[in-house]
Amino acid sequence: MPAGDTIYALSSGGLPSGVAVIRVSGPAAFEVCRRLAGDVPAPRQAALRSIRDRNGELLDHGLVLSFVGPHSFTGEDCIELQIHGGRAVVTALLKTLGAFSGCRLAEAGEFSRRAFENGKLDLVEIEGLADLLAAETEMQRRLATEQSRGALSALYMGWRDRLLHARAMIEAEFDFSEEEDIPDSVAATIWTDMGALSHEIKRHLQGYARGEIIRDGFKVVITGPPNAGKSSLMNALAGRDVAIVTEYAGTTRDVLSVDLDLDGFLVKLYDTAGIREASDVVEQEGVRRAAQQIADADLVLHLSAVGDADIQLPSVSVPVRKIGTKADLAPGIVKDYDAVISTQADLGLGDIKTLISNEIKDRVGDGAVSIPSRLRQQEHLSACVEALDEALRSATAPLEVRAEALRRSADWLGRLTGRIDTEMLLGAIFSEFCVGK
Ligand SMILES: Nc1nc2c(ncn2[C@@H]2O[C@H](COP(=O)(O)OP(=O)(O)OP(=O)(O)O)[C@@H](O)[C@H]2O)c(=O)[nH]1
Ligand SMILES: [K+]
Ligand SMILES: [Mg+2]
Repeated sequence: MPAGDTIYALSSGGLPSGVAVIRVSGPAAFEVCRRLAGDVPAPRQAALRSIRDRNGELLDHGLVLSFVGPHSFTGEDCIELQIHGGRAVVTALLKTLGAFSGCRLAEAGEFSRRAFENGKLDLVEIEGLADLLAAETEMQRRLATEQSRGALSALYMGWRDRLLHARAMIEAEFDFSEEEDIPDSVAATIWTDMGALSHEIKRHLQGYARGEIIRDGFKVVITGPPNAGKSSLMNALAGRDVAIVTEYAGTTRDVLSVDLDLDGFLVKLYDTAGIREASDVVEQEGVRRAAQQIADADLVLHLSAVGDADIQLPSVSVPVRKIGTKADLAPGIVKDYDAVISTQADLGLGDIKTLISNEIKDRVGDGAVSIPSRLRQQEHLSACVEALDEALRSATAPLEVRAEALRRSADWLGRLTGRIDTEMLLGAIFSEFCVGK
């Protein structure tokens, strides 16, 4: 993709819509604007213009905005055209844009890629931006906002500076050690700071489990014997008939899932086949899949009808809560359960929600969102701290070796924000974007 291209795309959502925003970025953006709208309006000020095709035929009236590079999202000259969001209107304008030489439709993520290449955003910020566009819950939004606005990047760059400073001091020491030793106390201070940094990064890494829950969701698996009322609970929490409910034991075979928003957290709720010794091969497969889901759950809700004597809780390392169902049939029995419900009588559903949301808050806390949330971030930070610990551990090694370990540690932070060695990562990151972003 030649950098000299001017790219354009519909940047607003699906059509038809009240307004459609078309973004144009690149060296020909202003020339295109002059030809379409008669002039280039003053930067960052919306101006109402007639927008015409290349034959002077009126396409639409709309607002035109200009952004002079580098003061634009991509860092290039940019134009935004806000026109009516009718399919034919948008199609006509896109067709007109495509006819200008050097102008072509943007690829997915290409505006953001240019922003990265022009130093407007680093990789962590771009990952945050992708998450912000995908955010469906309040906590996802907060996490992504923090990240896309550079809070994490600033933290990582601060750490990188500390590592590079330490390395420079160490190298100074072995450069001059022949003539005049730098005082022992300076070296001691450096290594004390590096020890503290290692702790800080490890503490930050512990936040990954929380970030992952916020970003990817908290996985709750409903399990229990056949006919316990699992699918009924799933439907009640989802507020719609996701799963088939019948009086026949063994109704659910496949794993079904719905996404819920509980207090701003994404909850991924799974309904599974009732666990029993099944003779039917399809049901056996369902039971096998249920066991698999339970193993990677964050929380298991184990359902059984209240008063049902024979309760076998799954023995797994994830927390299991015991839920009594069909309370309408056996009122008064509440002992031994973490919650008692009746989907038929609409009892206890609020308790289930509270139980799940308390469990999430226990794990995530509800304050700080300056935490890593992607596996890529987690891996780079782990590699960074590993190299740092190597430098700290090898106290008797030659200083060159220890300085080299500090350099590698700093490089991992550089890769994390994309300051170095990024080509191979770009495809993976930008492919998440839709066209127009
Ligand atoms: N009285 C009463 N019946 C219920 C309640 N919840 C579910 N049932 C009934 O219990 C039967 C089984 O419900 P399901 O939701 O299909 O149970 P399940 O655990 O998903 O069953 P399998 O998928 O077959 O393992 C159905 O006939 C439901 O109508 C309840 O709160 N009270
Ligand atoms: K059933
Ligand atoms: Mg079921």
